[in-house]
Amino acid sequence: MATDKEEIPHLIANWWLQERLGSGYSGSIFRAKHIHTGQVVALKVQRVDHECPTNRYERGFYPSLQGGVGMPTLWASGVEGMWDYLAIDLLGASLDSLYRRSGKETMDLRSVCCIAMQMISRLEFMHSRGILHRDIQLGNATIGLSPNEKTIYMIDFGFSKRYIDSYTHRHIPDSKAKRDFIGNYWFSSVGVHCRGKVPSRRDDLEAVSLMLIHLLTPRGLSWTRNGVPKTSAAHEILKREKRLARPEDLCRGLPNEFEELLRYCRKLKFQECPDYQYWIEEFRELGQSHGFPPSSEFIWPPPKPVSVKPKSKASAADDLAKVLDDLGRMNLGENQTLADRTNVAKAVRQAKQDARRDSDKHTVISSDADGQENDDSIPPAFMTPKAHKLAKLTIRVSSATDNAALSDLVLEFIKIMKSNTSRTLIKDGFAFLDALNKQLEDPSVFVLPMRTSRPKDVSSTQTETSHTKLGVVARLQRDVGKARNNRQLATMVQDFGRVTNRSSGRTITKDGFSFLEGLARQLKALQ
Ligand SMILES: Nc1ncnc2c1ncn2[C@@H]1O[C@H](COP(=O)(O)OP(=O)(O)OP(=O)(O)O)[C@@H](O)[C@H]1O
Repeated sequence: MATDKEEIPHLIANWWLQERLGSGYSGSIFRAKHIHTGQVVALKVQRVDHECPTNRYERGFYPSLQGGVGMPTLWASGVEGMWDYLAIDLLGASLDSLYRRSGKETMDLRSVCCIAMQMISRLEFMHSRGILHRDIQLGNATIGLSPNEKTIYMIDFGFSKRYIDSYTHRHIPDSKAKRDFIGNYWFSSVGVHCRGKVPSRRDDLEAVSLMLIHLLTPRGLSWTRNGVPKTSAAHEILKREKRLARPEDLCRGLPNEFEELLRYCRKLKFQECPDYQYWIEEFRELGQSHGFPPSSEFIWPPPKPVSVKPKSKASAADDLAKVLDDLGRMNLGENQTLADRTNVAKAVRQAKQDARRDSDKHTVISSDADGQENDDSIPPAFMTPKAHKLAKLTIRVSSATDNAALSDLVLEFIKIMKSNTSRTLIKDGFAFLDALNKQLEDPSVFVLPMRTSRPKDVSSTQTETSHTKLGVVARLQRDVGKARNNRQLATMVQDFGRVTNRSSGRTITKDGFSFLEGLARQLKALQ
C-alpha cells in the first residue's frame, strides 16, 4: 500500500483528512473532520487492493466490541473509490510514544501497575466477546483524549480473531501443525512466535506480561534491542533468544508478580480462561504495597515522586534487639526451642551494624503515599502484601517458643496461602518453611529472621518432576499424623519444600494443604 499522503485524497466519504497520526504496514491514520457535522475522528485508510486487507478484517470485530471500556467507537466505515476507511474515536498518544518521549530507561512502577490492570481488563472484555487481539504491543494501546486521558484504549484489531466459533459456540481447536506467525516480534508469546502454536487467550495475556516486563527493564527486553530483524537468520536468532530467556532472568530485580504472571500464562492450557480478576487485584495490591492509590487510572506524566526518609533501620534494629533480648530472658521451661543465646547476641550486633551502614539511604515513594511511610505495616519496596505477611510470619516462627505456637503459625501460613488464588510458594513462603524446619530440627540453632531468598541451583531440588512432587506430597500428608517427634516433622517440612520447586510447580496442591493441616495438628499433639 502506498502510505504517502500525496496519493491519498483529501476527502474520503465526507471526511476531510488533516494531519497524519501514524502509519503502519498496511495503511495510514489521519485526524479527519466530517465536512457537515464537524465531528473529528481518526480515519484509518487503506487501499482496497492491499495484499493484507486489515481494515476489512478490523471492521468485522468492531460491532462486538462496542461499548466496552477502552474500546474505540466505530463511527463509520466503508469503501470509497480505491479507499477502504474506518472512522473511529480520535485517541491520544500510544504507550509507545509516551514511553519514548519520557526519555527514561524504564517506566515507573505505578504507571506499569495501572497499565497492567487496564490491559488485563481490556483482554477480559475482548475475550468475553469471543475475540483474541493477537497483536498486543505498546503501539496498539493508547490513552484517550480529555476527559478520557486516564483510560487506556486498545486499537488495531487487524490481526484479531474469533476464538469462539460463531456457529458452534465452541472454542477453536488446537493443532499440532506449525503455523505461520501472526503477531509482533517483541511481545508475541513464546508458544505462538517461537513454536508456531495456535494462539488462544493465554497468548494475549503472555504478550501483556512481556510488555510489562519490557517497560520495567532498562533498555527493554533483550531481543528488542537490535531493532526489527531484517533477515530470516536474524529472526531465527531473535526467536531463539526469546525462547531461551527464563522468567527468573527476565524478571530479576522486579516484584514477584511479574515473574508469577509470566509463569502463570505459560502454564495455562490452550482453552483455559485466565483468571483476569485475580491478576488485576495482584497489580492493585502491588501498587498499594508501594503506597500508590488502588485506582487503575493511568496518570501521565506520573505524579512526581517525593523523597522521604523511611523509618530508620537503626530504630528497626533496636526493636529487633528488644525482641531478641526479651526472648533471651524468657523462661522456656521444658519445651525449649531457642537455646543458643550467643547466636542471638551476634545477630543483634550484625543487625545494628547493617542498620548503621544503611541508615542514610532514602527510598522514593509516590507523593500519594499519604505519609504512610512511618507505618510498620507497609511492606518494604518491591514486596507484595502476600510476601509481607509471609515475611512477618517467618519472624514469628523464628521466635516461637513451643509447638502450640508453631502449630498456630502453620495454620496462619495455610490461611495466607489459601487466601491467595495463585497458591504459589514464593520465596517468602520458602523462607517460612526454612525457618520452621530449623525450629523443628534443632532448637539450639538461632534462625535469622527475614531470610528471604532461597538458594538457587542447590542440588536435585530443581530437577524433581511434578510426578515426584505428587507422590511425595501424598506420602507426607498420609504420614504426618504418625510422626513421633519434631525432628521427623522437620524432615517432612524439608521434603515438602524440596519437591515444591520450579520444575515440579510451586503451587501448593490439595494434598499439600492437607499435609500442612496435619502438621499443625501433629504439632499440637506433640506438645
Ligand atoms: N484512534 C486513533 N487515534 C489517534 N491515533 C491513532 C488512532 N489509531 C491509531 N493511531 C496512531 O496510529 C498508529 C498506527 O495505528 P494502527 O496500529 O491502528 O495502524 P496499522 O496500520 O494497523 O499499524 P501497524 O501496521 O503498525 O499495526 C498508532 O500507533 C497510533 O499512534
